[in-house]
Amino acid sequence: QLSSTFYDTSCPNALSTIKSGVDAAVAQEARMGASLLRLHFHDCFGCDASLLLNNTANFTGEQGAFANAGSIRGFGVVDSIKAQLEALCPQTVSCADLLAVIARDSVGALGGPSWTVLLGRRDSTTASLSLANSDLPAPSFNLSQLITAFSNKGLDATDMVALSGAHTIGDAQCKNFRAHIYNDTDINAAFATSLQANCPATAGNGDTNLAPLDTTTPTTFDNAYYNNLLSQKGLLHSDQELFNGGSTDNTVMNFASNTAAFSSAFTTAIVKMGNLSPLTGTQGEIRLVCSKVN
Ligand code: HEM
Ligand SMILES: [Ca+2]
Repeated sequence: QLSSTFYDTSCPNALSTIKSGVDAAVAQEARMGASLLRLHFHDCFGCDASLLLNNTANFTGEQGAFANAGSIRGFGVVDSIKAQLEALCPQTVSCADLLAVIARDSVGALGGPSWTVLLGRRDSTTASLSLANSDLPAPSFNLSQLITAFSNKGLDATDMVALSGAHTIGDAQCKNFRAHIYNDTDINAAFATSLQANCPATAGNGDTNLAPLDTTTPTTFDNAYYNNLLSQKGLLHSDQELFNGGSTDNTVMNFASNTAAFSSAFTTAIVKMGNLSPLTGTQGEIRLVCSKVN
């Protein structure tokens, strides 16, 4: 029951306001487009803006989950666009819809494909740290764990490989790729050596040092990620798992050689992901401020 025209009468300028906000943020820092896209993913594994709740007092917030702590970013941009929307149409546009549109516009701002975002999600009044910890995939996952994590959400292996193409933009911290560059054998030796210079072997050293997830075009949303995998230049263990002699090799080869096939699979999968267990109708609320319940 989500619909692309949901705000056409209640807030006709909502989508243009969001796009301007995203364009400005990405123009200032290209990586922000990656960070914003990732927020939608981490919220959607229920697209209900639960991720945005900043429940530091009782430590139940999803921002404290393993995949999120010290890693997710972009809340300032979300809050600032939300404030503009509140000035324009009070308590009308949900934070969950805002994240979905921001994700689309972030991909667009970095040169990627566009898609129609279905709207009408409402915002949760609770968050689940335990679900965020159990549901979000880890960079240490092997192929079967990755396939399971996505199939638990109704996303098939092709969706999983296509959505992983989001790693065509943005950065990762040394602690998340250290094991891959020192211990794994499915990595290009020169690539591993070059990464080791800025990511020391011993845990605790340089943990937060960054490297681009796509070594070729880190600020362009293209299919270079898959070509990197073909030459064993995936940054995360979980990235290289997609092309390591298993059942998803053919999909990676297809996306590497065919930009249109990747774009089409990515947009199909992200729309599916964006429609996961939304709150609708009179469920939940429209938050006034995305970081807290009304
Ligand atoms: C397939 C399973 C996935 C795993 C295991 C995974 C894991 C990770 C990890 C470990 C990082 C680096 C975080 C850090 O070091 O702070 C990262 C970054 C990122 N992920 Fe994923 N991810 C997955 C799927 C996805 C999906 C489906 C999307 C979006 C559709 C996505 C979008 C991103 C983006 C854009 C970044 C860069 C963020 C930035 O630069 O701020 N990832 N991911
Ligand atoms: Ca790229």
